[in-house]
Amino acid sequence: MAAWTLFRRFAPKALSAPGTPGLPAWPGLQRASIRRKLWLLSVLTVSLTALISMVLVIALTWTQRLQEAREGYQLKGRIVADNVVPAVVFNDPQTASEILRTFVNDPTVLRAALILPGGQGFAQYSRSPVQTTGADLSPGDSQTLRIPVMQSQTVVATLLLDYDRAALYRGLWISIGALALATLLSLAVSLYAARRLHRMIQDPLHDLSAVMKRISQGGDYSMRAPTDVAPEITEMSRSFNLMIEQIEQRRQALEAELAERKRMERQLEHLALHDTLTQLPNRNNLFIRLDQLIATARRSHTQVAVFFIDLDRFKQINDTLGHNVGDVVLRETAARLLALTRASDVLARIGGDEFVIAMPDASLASAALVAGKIIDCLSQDMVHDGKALTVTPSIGISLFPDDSASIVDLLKHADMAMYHAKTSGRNGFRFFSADLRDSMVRKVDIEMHLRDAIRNRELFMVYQPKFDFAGNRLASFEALIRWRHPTQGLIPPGDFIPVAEETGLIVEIGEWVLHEVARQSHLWERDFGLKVPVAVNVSSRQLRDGRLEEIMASAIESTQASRDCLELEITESAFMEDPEGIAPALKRLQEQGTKISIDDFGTGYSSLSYLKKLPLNYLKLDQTFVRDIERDPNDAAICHATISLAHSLGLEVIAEGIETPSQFEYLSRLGCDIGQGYYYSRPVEAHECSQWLDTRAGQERDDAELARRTLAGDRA
Ligand SMILES: Nc1nc2c(ncn2[C@@H]2O[C@H](COP(=O)(O)O[C@H]3[C@@H](O)[C@H](n4cnc5c(=O)[nH]c(N)nc54)O[C@@H]3COP(=O)(O)O)[C@@H](O)[C@H]2O)c(=O)[nH]1
Repeated sequence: MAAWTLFRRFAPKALSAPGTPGLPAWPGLQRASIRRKLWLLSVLTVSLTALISMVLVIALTWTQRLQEAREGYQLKGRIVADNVVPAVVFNDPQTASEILRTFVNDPTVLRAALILPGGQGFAQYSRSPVQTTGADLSPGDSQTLRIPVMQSQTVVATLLLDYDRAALYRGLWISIGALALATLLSLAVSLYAARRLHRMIQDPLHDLSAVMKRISQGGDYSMRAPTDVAPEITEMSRSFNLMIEQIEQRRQALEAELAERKRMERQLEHLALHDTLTQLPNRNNLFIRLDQLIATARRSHTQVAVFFIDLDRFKQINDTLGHNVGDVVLRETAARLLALTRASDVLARIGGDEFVIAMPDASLASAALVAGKIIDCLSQDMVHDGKALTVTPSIGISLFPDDSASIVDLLKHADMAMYHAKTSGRNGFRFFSADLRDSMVRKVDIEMHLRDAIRNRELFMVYQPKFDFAGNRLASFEALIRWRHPTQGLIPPGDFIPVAEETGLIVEIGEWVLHEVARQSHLWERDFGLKVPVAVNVSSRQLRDGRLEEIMASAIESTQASRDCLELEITESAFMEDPEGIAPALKRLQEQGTKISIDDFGTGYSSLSYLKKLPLNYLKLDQTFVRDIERDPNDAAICHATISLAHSLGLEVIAEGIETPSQFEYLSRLGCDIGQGYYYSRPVEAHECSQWLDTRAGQERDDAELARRTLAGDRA
């Protein structure tokens, strides 16, 4: 029944199973779980097997029992037939009837009769209805056997035996019923056993699939399938666990890789937006934050101050004390600025020694106040390795929105103002202004055109004479450069020399000057027979370039000038940039006959101890002290002290910027050696120097004549 029910349940759907040619589909079964399929298979198999076995056994039992019954009746009839032979032979129907009555012991024998060969009845036995096993025997319910009664191979009578077929069938049905019951029982037991077996197989599979499901849904890769089950499933579970382990390992590796990638991304992001040395925001970051500050200021109608801070002489610290010290200075600067700024300010490092602070809610006054604080805090000595380092800042300030609304321009303007602060003496601050911009524009213009000036022969030299106080004779010249610009006219060196120094063009210009002056000196020597020294200004950049000796040698060689006709003027500040570094080269030049002056003396804060170490011949008193020498007792004192000092060191003093006779008189009284200034002459072109050279040549001839006469007189 169970098989039939299941068949009824699935069979109709099986009529159109796809994908199996010639087979009906059975989508219900295809979608059914393995558990159900196995169960169905077991039920069908067990039921069919039981059914077939039962049918076969019943059929076999049926035919066997009928055969046995027939043979039993044959045997019983044969025995009776053999026993009745004497009674038939001796015609004793009474005895024959008695013998037939033995069938009474078999309730299934309904009638027995002996029929003689002629057809007449001889004896008979009939079971009364009470004695029959069935209540009413229909004629169809009995079966008749004919057994011949033999006497010496002769049939003497025939025994007719009717037996109860219904009783026989009843017995058979009882046996069949018992068999069917036994079959059903065994079917039930088999199904129960199959179910248990399936459970044993399916439960671990189910557990395995549950683990899989939970892993796939919950992502908990630490779960494992049970392995204490049937060997095949254990194998499967182990393989599954191994696979999960590998997935887990890969997942962990992937997670680690992802975490590392995220960390690197964060690091890259940090690197992209921060300066590695100071960890301050970098230029990109500054642009982002400044943009936000400006947006807020635009909404609230407030100002943002942009401070461009550059450390003075930082390059010098880096070059002389090393990059490590430079890094310490930058880190300390960052820390000090950070301590000074508020949380709402933006502090960034945008270049080597360049820092920017953007301050919201600013005003001109508050910006000036902050700039002063920055100068104060950065100017405090930084102690490194027990040594004190002094670092000062130059600060340029621009304001949003007055100076510009664009970040790029605000920074550019603050940079311009910083540059102005630097060129105006460093350690100070300047606000951006339109005038400042104009002067910067002019500087840029100068820089652009200066590159072409040498090639286009726009540069030329003028010469300013120097006279000795003692004999009022021409002592030497100072060569000064001039630039005749094709459109702008004469550009003073004060305008373009600083630009040339800044851009490095001064090295090329300086080389040209040395060649030009050497050439002129040679011409004068040739034309006037006179060796008049000409002093050339050398900037600090030329000294740092390291090729000064080489250029001097080349200028002298190519022009055939006398070496002692070229002198060098080096400003006090240029000397002090690196006194020990430049001294050896200057010493060698001096030894070869080149005289050296320290220019603008008194303005560069030189240590007096250096004066005796440097290879010097002249000390040039700066014209600022000469200008007020009669009115300002301090200037007079400085001039006096300088002259005394120089003389005590074996140096001659040149006073520059003498404009008046009284200044001349004063300096003369102080014992100054040589004078230069408008009092004598403005700087003039070479061809205008002939008169002084002629005079000097005459004086030299007179001196020679006097010397000759003196020598002759002495001899006479
Ligand atoms: N590296 C180089 N620097 C050079 C060269 N040529 C000039 N310079 C430097 O440019 C600065 C300005 O020079 P200049 O305008 O030529 O001024 C010089 C004189 O004209 C001026 N001077 C001379 N006498 C007087 C005077 O009585 N009054 C007065 N107001 N000015 C006077 O002084 C300048 C010379 O100064 P110094 O060099 O310190 O002797 C200037 O710094 C030049 O050095 C060059 O070729 N290379």
